[in-house]
Amino acid sequence: MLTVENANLHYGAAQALRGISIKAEMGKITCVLGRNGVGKSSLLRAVTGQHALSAGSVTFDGVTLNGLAPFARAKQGIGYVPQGREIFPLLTVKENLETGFAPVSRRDRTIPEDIYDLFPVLKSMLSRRGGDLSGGQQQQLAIGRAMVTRPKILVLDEPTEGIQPSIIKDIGRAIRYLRDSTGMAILLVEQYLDFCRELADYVYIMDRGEIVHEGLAETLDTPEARRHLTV
Ligand SMILES: Nc1ncnc2c1ncn2[C@@H]1O[C@H](COP(=O)(O)OP(=O)(O)OP(=O)(O)O)[C@@H](O)[C@H]1O
Repeated sequence: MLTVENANLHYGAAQALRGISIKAEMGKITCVLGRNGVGKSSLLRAVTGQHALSAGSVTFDGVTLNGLAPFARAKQGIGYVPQGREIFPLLTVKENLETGFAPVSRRDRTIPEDIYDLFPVLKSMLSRRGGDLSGGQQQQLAIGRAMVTRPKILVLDEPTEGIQPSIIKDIGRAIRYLRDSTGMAILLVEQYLDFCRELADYVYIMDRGEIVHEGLAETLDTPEARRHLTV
C-alpha cells in the first residue's frame, strides 16, 4: 500500500499541497479528481520524488520514500506515466520501451508480452519514432514503458488528457487488466469525472491543495462531491 500522510509541498513561497493524506491499496484503482491547478500533479510529483515535501511522508510497502530520488523510487516499484506522456520523440517505440529497463534487474530486462496484447498498435509500430505517434498512441506507449519497469504501483497523471474516446476506452481496459491480473495498485489523477466513476474503487477530490472529499466511486454522484468539481 502507498500512503501519503499530512503532506505539504511548496514552490518557493507558494503552497501547492496542504496536509494531504491519501492511501492507494494493492489491487485497487484509486482516483484523485480535481479541477485545473488544484495540486494533482504536485501530489504525484511528491509520490514519484520529483519534488520534495516540506512536511509529511510518503511510504510504500512499509518503506519511507522521503529523500529517495525518482530512480530509487522506480526501483522500489513505483511506475510513472507523466502528464504529457514525455515520450522520447527521436527514439523508436522499441527504444522508448527499453528505457524502462533501467531500474530493473538484468534478468527482468524483457518487454512483457501483455503490453502488445493490451496495445497491439505498439507492436506494429516498434521501429517508428516516438514523435511520429498520435497523442493516443504515445499515451499507450507511456503506459507500456511504465509496465516494462515491473511496477507494484502504477501512477498516472491525467491519462485521458487530449485523447480520443476509442483510445480512452482501451486505456481504461488496460488499467483494469493491470489491477486484476497483477494485483498492483493504481493511483491516477484526472479531471474526467466519468472515466473515474467507471474505473475507480476509491476516490478523492482535491481543491486548492487539500482533500475535500473521499469515498467509494458511487459517492461522486452526491451533490457535495459535484460541488467541488464544477467550475
Ligand atoms: N514549478 C512550479 N512552480 C511554481 N508553481 C507551480 C509549479 N508547478 C505548479 N505550480 C502551481 O501549483 C499549483 C498546483 O499545480 P498542479 O500542476 O499540481 O495542479 P494540477 O491539479 O495538476 O493542475 P493541472 O490539471 O493543470 O495539471 C498551481 O497553482 C500551479 O500554478
